[in-house]
Amino acid sequence: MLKQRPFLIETLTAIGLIIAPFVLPHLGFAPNTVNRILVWGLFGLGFDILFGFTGLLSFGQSAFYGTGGFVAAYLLTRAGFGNVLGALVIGMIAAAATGYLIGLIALRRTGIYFAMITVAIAEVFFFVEFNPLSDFTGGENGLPGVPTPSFNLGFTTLHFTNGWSLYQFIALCYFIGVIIALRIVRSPVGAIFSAIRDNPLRATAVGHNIHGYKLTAFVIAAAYAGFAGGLLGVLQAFMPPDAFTFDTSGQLVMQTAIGGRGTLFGPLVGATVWLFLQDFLQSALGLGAAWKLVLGVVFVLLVCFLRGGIIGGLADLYRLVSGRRQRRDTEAEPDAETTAQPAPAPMQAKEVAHPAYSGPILKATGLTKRYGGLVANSDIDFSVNQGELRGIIGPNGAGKSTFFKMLTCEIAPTSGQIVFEGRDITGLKVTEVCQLGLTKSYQVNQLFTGLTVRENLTIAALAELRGKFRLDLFRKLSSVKGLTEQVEHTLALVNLTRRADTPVAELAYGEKRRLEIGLALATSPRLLLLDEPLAGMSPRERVETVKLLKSIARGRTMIIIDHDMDSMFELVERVTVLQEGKVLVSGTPEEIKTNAAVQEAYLGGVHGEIAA
Ligand SMILES: Nc1ncnc2c1ncn2[C@@H]1O[C@H](COP(=O)(O)OP(=O)(O)OP(=O)(O)O)[C@@H](O)[C@H]1O
Repeated sequence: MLKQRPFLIETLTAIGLIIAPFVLPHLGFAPNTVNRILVWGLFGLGFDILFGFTGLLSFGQSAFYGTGGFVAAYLLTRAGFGNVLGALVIGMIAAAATGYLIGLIALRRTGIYFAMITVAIAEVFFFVEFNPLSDFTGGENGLPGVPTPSFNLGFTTLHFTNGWSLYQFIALCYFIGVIIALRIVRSPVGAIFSAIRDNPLRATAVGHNIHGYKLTAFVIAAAYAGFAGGLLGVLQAFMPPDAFTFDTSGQLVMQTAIGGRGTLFGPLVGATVWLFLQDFLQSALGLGAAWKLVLGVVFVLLVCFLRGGIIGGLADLYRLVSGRRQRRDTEAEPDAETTAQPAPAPMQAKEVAHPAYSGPILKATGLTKRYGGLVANSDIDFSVNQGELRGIIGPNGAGKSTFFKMLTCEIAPTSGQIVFEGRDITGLKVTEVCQLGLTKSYQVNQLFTGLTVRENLTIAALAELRGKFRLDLFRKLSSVKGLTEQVEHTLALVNLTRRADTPVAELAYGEKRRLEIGLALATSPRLLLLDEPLAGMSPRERVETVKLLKSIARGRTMIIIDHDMDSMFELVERVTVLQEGKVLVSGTPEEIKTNAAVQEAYLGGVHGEIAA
């Protein structure tokens, strides 16, 4: 997520665009090159939202670039449409609509399969443009005669014909593109894009409809591509057929990698390097087609040594320098650390009980899960009352995690029924169940690793406050009602207030485990499932976390799986023991401790540590 410094980036962009015509010619940039850079930069704004922010690598953006470009060019050259800006907007809408339809198909798959589908679809578009639609697109001749824009203001008419004059129009379009893109990435939707990039599984589990958000990013990228495609036709007074080629898509990906993904300006910087090298090496050094050899070497070096691209490299350098400065300041003022206040006592839980329901909060009947011939859970009957603290124990492989996964609808049971607050939730999706108020923390941390602690909790809280899908693309994150309070409340609950702005990668293991619990808590669940919250912790961390869990438990209904018997017996009111996928026995901690069958189950297995 971009830092919220109001209007700083917008102002710097405006200044850069205003001074560019005065500075760039002295650096050897022709106006036409600058205009082409801006068109690629605009194309890249949408692509970076898709790839850099949402983590969806598409190799098919040429399909939308070409669609927008040819629709606009056709309107202006063959359909007698005189309004250039209007044609560009119609081209953009056509590309966005195409993006929506393609997205519905391509987003059914992830990773390399998604990328391959986008390649295939772009190839289909290329073929269609050259063959069945050649009457409209001009086939291999393209569409010549695309006019430049002019605006009649009544008292005068503004013409943007070529060179620096056309630059003004393209620069204005780019600037508006930047403003819109910044609004999007700073909105709740933008925050969820980053969550999907970092951990789609968890983004789903905290209650977001990630398919809807991915489709949104796809359509946004297509819209930017469509507008940029139209501008290309205006810039060249000709819509070239090669807009649809794989080269176009590949060039966009490479430019974004060179400049830096997830920065919005990376594609612009990448395009600058690309086009400058192209002009310089081809014309000034006379390398002809061999210029791509040099570009290839530059690309490999950049990707190997600057994994975040040029902007990422500069940002790392800035962080290094400012980090050193901060350390110097801290050394000069040791009191700042030592006089810090002790961590605040964890806050109590919010009142989260369901107002209208009084029966068992959860009831599972005959729950069975088979993996081929292996029965992970067999015919489990299980019920938990409102406000109860239940423990589940059992030897390794007893089926505890599988049982949790079924309760949260992460996996579907082979047979059986799950009723939550009187409602049959069997067969629902994990997102829907989380929205209903049932979620879990994971045995293995599932965090948004590229974000800070606060940003992690923000993602989870947004799911509860906004529902599973909402298109508030231009809303400020800070204006979501109750968000700040909910995040601060959860930070205090899991004792991470002082680490709020720390990136996840810099947290200690125990802190990560607490954040893992915090992610579940931030969705304000009415039933919270904790899968081995103490796993991997040192004895000291366990004592602290048990204290924390006790404070979280007040006013909540929780089910906890753990292997640490002493902590479990201290924490919970009742314990259910699973063995070989079945319920062995349920009872109070005292009953379980002295139960002969439980002793046998543990002493016969790998665990011999059950407290006597
Ligand atoms: N996706 C899967 N495919 C096949 N078998 C699975 C799958 N998930 C779990 N199992 C099997 O189901 C059984 C129960 O596994 P589960 O992870 O639920 O046990 P557990 O009690 O949580 O164990 P642990 O305490 O070690 O976490 C194991 O034999 C496991 O190998």
